Amino acid sequence: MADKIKDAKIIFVVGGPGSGKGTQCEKVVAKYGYTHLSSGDLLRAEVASGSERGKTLQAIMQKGELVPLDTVLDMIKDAMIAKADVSKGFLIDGYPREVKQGEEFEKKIGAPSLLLYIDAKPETMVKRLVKRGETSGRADDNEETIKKRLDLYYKATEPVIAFYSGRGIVRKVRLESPLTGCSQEIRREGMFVMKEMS
Ligand SMILES: Nc1ncnc2c1ncn2[C@H]1C[C@H](O)[C@@H](COP(=O)(O)OP(=O)(O)O)O1
Ligand SMILES: [Mg+2]
Repeated sequence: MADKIKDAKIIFVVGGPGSGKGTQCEKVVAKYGYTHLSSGDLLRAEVASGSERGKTLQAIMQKGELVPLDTVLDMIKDAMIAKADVSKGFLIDGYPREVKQGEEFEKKIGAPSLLLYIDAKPETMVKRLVKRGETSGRADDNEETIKKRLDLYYKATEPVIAFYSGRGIVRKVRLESPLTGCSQEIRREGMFVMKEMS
């Protein structure tokens, strides 16, 4: 089973809460046909199923904390195996959240060829999340939890970017307003990234 994803092309997509990871992933999917797997979406699907495991997860996510590594890694691995036959490559969005998650992923699945770092100012992220909270129905899109998620991002996830920078596979994408105002420079950077993906 796991053999199916042994040589899969893997791109990690990392950025703060509300940085626009999902939006960027959709664009890449539309253009390159990669499979988008969001750790948060997989976890929320488990919560929605009403399972016991989902209840435990919900309590953790509501507080803006990280769920256990093994749980989220198993879910990603299963989802990858399920899509292996039809996938040209995987965009893993929201993982790794900490260096240890990256190390375990590489042991159990494989190494990423690229890490897309979606950069945004903290003010922008908070503003977007508060706005999203008006309609998202997500238990963690409220001001108190948003602050905790942001803190955790800077503490645990930013080191992930430094870790992979050392390998020269990090590409930074800065798009403060996701669908407009894309500067020349960013567009060039985008092209560069896309070339490496194809
Ligand atoms: N890789 C991971 N490890 C541990 N917990 C994770 C995780 N990915 C998601 N979670 C949990 C904790 C997050 O606060 C919550 C929501 O994740 P998310 O949807 O990726 O949020 P966002 O995209 O807004 O940053 O799910
Ligand atoms: Mg997301």
